[in-house]
Amino acid sequence: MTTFVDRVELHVAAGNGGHGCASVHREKFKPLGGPDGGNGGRGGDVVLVVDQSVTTLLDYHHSPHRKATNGKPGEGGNRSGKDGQDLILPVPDGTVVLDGNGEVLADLVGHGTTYVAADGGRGGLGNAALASARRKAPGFALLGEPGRAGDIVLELKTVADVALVGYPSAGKSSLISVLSAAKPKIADYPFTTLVPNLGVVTAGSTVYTVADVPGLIPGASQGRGLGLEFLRHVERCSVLVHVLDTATLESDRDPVSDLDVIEEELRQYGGLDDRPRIVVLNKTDIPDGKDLAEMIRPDLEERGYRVFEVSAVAHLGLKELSFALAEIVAKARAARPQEEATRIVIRPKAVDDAGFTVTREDEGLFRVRGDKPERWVRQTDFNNDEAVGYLADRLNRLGVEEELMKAGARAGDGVAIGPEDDAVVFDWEPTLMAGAEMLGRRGEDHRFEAPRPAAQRRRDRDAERDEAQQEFDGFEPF
Ligand SMILES: Nc1nc2c(ncn2[C@@H]2O[C@H](COP(=O)(O)OP(=O)(O)OP(=O)(O)O)[C@@H](O)[C@H]2O)c(=O)[nH]1
Ligand SMILES: [Mg+2]
Repeated sequence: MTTFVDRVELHVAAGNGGHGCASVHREKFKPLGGPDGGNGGRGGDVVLVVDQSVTTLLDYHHSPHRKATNGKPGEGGNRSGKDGQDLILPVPDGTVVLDGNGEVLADLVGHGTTYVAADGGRGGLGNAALASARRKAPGFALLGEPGRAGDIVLELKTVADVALVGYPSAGKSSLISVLSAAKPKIADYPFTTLVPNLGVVTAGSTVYTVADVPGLIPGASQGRGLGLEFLRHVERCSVLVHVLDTATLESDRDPVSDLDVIEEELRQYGGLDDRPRIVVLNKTDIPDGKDLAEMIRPDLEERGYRVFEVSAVAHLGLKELSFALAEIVAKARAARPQEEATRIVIRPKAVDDAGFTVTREDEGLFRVRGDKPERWVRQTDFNNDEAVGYLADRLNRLGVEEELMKAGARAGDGVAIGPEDDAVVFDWEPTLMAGAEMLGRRGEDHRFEAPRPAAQRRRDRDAERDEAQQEFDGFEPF
């Protein structure tokens, strides 16, 4: 059985950020010329872009693992590492992006519409960027962050004006092949069509698109046959055409009951009631078919359908049909609000970067969750004491220590930063308790001072500068 390729699971991985470099400038007679390690480059993003020349998701079916390139590490001499390259994945118009749980992340309509499926990791700062008045020659740099990775599902919903619906072998593909320049596969066995074919029809001054979707059978809305897989494609079309076989050899079928079956499936699928419908009685080149068509026509018209008798093979009644469709399409377009703007760039929802939480989990174990603390941990080289000290400073400034203390943590308790399955755990040695914070400059007694002594002011200023540098590093031009 052929797999339906208008739905693919894609594993995307953005590039990792390059590590920052820790280096000291060296010159003759000037052995310690200051830190000059450059920043790591940003990892490339994985980006989906609607490209109208792409019509299927077949490519992704064949190679579902896609990764953007990593940022390069920084180097000495203040050289920054090169950014990784974004990986651009062209997708057809009407691609819907879902997460692993089937939640819709984005609906990509219009040429150029862009969706960032995975963010590249930030590059780590080099020691030059980490230097401050307080920390003149840092002997460490920050690590690059891993790029985001995960699974997404792409589904294609055809964007066409007209959808041809009907039983397998009713002649839908034959019809689109004679109405337009499309050359779909046509054969006398059911489910010849596995992916929708699109055709462009010109009738007078109206140009419109027709989608030929795989055949429907009873139970399709519950997933029988290709079921839901293709009913999805009908959703976006503004006109439905029932293609009915007037010359079927199956004894338990006739065009009217076929129509009832298809209508029932559309009803069960839902959301299509407002779409105008017409009926095409196909295969009238066969005498029995012609007779049957004439017999049932009044019945169908009584139900309110406009009825067209055609033969895709003998090219009968096609002109009338294509002009009638043009008229209905033009009306539907006029009634529809303006086309959505194209070239929209969609990024996954920004995470709340502000806060963090501290929870007491077990006797002596506290968990810290939050975007910043978790990022800082990822950026830390735990083999370097200075880097670990810097992490402690940052956590302290964010107020993590204070919150830990409020939550009842004591020296020696375990502190886990990050989610359960991916946390860094260490024994807590509170730096606040050491009393360093209480020392002012010599000759100053801060008990007489405003609440922000000079040393504190200096620290705050340094902190602000560090943060500014961080924000600059994380700046994204979208
Ligand atoms: N005599 C006659 N045969 C036709 C006509 N239209 C289609 N056929 C035949 O019917 C068979 C099925 O045609 P398709 O166009 O593949 O049918 P389909 O509705 O696309 O079928 P699926 O893709 O399986 O859903 C083929 O053998 C066609 O040659 C017609 O107007 N007259
Ligand atoms: Mg077909």
